[in-house]
Amino acid sequence: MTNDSPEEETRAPGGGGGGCGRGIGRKHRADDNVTILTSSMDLHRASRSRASSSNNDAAPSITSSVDLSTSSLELSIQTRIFKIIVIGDSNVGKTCLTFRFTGGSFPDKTEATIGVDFREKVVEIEGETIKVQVWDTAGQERFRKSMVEHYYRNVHAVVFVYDVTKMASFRNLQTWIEECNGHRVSASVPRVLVGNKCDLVDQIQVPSNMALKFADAHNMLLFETSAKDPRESQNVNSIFMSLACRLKAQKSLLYRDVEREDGRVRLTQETETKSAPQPQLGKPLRSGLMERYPRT
Ligand SMILES: Nc1nc2c(ncn2[C@@H]2O[C@H](COP(=O)(O)OP(=O)(O)OP(=O)(O)O)[C@@H](O)[C@H]2O)c(=O)[nH]1
Repeated sequence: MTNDSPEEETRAPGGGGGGCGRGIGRKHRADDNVTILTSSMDLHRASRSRASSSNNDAAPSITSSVDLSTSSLELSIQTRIFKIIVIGDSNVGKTCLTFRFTGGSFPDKTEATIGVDFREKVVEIEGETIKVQVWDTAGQERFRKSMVEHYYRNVHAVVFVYDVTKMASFRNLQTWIEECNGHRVSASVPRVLVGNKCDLVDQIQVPSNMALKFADAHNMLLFETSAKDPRESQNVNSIFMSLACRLKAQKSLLYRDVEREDGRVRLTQETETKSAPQPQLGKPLRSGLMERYPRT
């Protein structure tokens, strides 16, 4: 494995992780056992905190000793971080989707992402506090070049986005998948497909059945939604929360035990795999948007 990613199942967990795993991907269900504690971490704050860390990866490999023994340290090192990257053509709405998830709103104005922005949301899933770290990547090639390695490093899940009103953005998904595979992202890293801008009902170019077929062929769940439509807020949440639930059910990621030895705190990365119940393999699912925006 080149990523700190789950090594077992890749599909939606049916019974995995208790209530968390039930109905993954279905409208509203992913949030059944989820509490959002805080949201929308400021990018610069996030960058600073990352820069001050001794290790820049979201999934650092830890085997070190430090002299600190405060409870805050203990708390912070027990919070798992799930790194989810959002990939796709420029202008498909990656930034807006991440805003909707982390901040609960649609930004008035966006500019092309340069390099990467990352936003975080702390959630509670079945009693565990988890930090969902969403990496909003640049769609324009000229803004990606130097950052691509960082996107894929230690990624735990991938969200591929296309614009339902732009067939080209759908066709280009193959290239994005190839780029992802080319960066040694394990096939076991969960991936989902998101068709955004479904509010533009009259301009839709990508038929749902075509997208569903593609998602099926690539072993992904399909969500069709709109970052803009506030009624879709819950479905946008479900995209990320379904992944977080899957990751939680699969394995301990970035979980470090705290062991005290002679007043010192020893950090060790957990290597044991949780014995998650076998997933019920489900068909790729759509968000409920389809029901409200009938497609031809
Ligand atoms: N109608 C509609 N417009 C949207 C939606 N999501 C995003 N947009 C608009 O699409 C444009 C591009 O959105 P962004 O989120 O910046 O796109 P991006 O994929 O992050 O683009 P890059 O940063 O260049 O990769 C903006 O004008 C948004 O307002 C949506 O769900 N519906």
